[in-house]
Amino acid sequence: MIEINNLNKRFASAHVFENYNKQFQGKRVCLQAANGRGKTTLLMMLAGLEKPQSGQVLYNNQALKSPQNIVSIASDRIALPDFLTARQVIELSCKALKKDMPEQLITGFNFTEHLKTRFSALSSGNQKKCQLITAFLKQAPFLLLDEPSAALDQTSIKFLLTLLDDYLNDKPNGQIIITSHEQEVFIQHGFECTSL
Ligand SMILES: Nc1ncnc2c1ncn2[C@@H]1O[C@H](COP(=O)(O)OP(=O)(O)OP(=O)(O)O)[C@@H](O)[C@H]1O
Repeated sequence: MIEINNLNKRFASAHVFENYNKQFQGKRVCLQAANGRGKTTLLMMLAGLEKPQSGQVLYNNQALKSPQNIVSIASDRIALPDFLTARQVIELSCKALKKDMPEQLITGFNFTEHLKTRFSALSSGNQKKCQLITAFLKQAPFLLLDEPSAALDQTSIKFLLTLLDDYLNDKPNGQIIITSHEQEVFIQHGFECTSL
């Protein structure tokens, strides 16, 4: 479980989190808040990719210097090397994680025909699929997905839901946290909604 204590995060123009405390209790959590309240920023901090000014995050009661080792994230906020083809982007992750090309994920998301396309030239739905493929490839205990169904077609949403249904089967201490403005479908798949 992830627990956040006294978190402060300020950008030049906005104090997004001020002494923020939260415990994510459920195994599958859908984080809710209006646009611009800080959902993406929070996921980025939980993944160790953005730094708060102060505060503590505990992962199963442990503070970690490098949460990247146990957290996988998919978010539009993460800049991928968009001059590479989708295949090259996925291969980079495979190399870093010492994993084979995730053929099942690629097929499941109907992504094969887009592998040769430069990331920057992919449609937003296909960019989302590429992000999700690299996030699921890692199989980290903590999976953070920022608006995972946004821009996906119905077939791909169904595939995403089957992946989420099974994800924690071999991760007894794992947790999935997503943000979504379309919570209903995730609630049907066992997600508990919580406000930011
Ligand atoms: N790099 C940045 N520099 C300055 N301000 C930022 C930066 N990133 C985010 N913000 C600000 O932080 C606040 C929270 O943004 P964030 O994207 O986390 O919200 P959100 O809840 O995910 O929104 P949405 O539902 O629209 O995706 C916003 O006011 C945003 O403008």
